[in-house]
Amino acid sequence: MVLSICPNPSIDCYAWIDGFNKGTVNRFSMIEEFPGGKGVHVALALAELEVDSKVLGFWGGHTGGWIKEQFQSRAVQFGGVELEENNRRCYTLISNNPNLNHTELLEPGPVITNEDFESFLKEFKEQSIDAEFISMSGSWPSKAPEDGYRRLIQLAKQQGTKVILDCTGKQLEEALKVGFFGIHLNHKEAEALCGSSDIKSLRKFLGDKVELIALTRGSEGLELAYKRTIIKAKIDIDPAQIISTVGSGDCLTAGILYALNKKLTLEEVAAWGAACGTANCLNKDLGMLKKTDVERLIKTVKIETHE
Ligand SMILES: O=P(O)(O)OC[C@@]1(O)O[C@H](CO)[C@@H](O)[C@@H]1O
Repeated sequence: MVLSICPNPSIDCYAWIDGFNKGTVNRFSMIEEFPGGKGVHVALALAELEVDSKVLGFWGGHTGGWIKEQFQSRAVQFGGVELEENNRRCYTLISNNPNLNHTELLEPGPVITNEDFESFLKEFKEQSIDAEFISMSGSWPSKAPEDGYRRLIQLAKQQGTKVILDCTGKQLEEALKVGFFGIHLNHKEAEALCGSSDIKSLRKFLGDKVELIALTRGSEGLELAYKRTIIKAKIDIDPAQIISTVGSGDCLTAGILYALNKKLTLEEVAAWGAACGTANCLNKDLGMLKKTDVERLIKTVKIETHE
């Protein structure tokens, strides 16, 4: 079983807007809503790939209720803690204005009290016993404990479960103090962490804290480092086919987890990651992928292995 942790779920919205005039009223012309938050995307992709999986999160108010209804209609298993305050909304602007198009606006998310956090730790402990891998992705609501991921990782390590982490800032800094199995960063996040987006520099910086490094470079694909091996995986698609890249990193994490869980080779892990990340870009549903696209794309992955 693969567990996906989503501390800050959202309703992700495509928001159509013609232009933006400062200091006055601006109206969206249309909104389309999707279940979101990085860990939610990972869980949706794993369910689409028919992996035995479950998402644990903090579900708040009527927005949280709506996200859970989406899980029910897609046969995604979920658990976690109920909050009174609503989960956030995240907006991706869609506009003919290239300066606005694909701009993201993210709410901070609801308050998580110490009591909520302790209840989450308790459920995490129970659920993670059955997990082979745990994915932990995305931000925490702004007032949540800054060492949230570190404390979950410590529990997972006590149970011998491998964690793949995709986060930034203080949460990442805290998590690195204890180390964990795998990390997923994009090139900008790598640069912010260690001053370089070069995979070898990142590997050197992380040292023995992390075993598997997935570094993504947008259309330039994925670099996967494990021990002394570095694998590059890339899929060439016509840029005109790309609907949105929001959630591609999350789908890529799900592809990596799919392959690791099936005990595939390192090359196959990279190929599944690249195929799932790319499949998301072709899908009109924000942050989601279709298994049929993944199965088609996986045959087109270009792999380079460097020792
Ligand atoms: O605030 P976070 O959790 O870091 O990122 C949130 C977010 O940008 O990530 C997902 C796409 O990866 C979207 O669901 C959401 O809009």
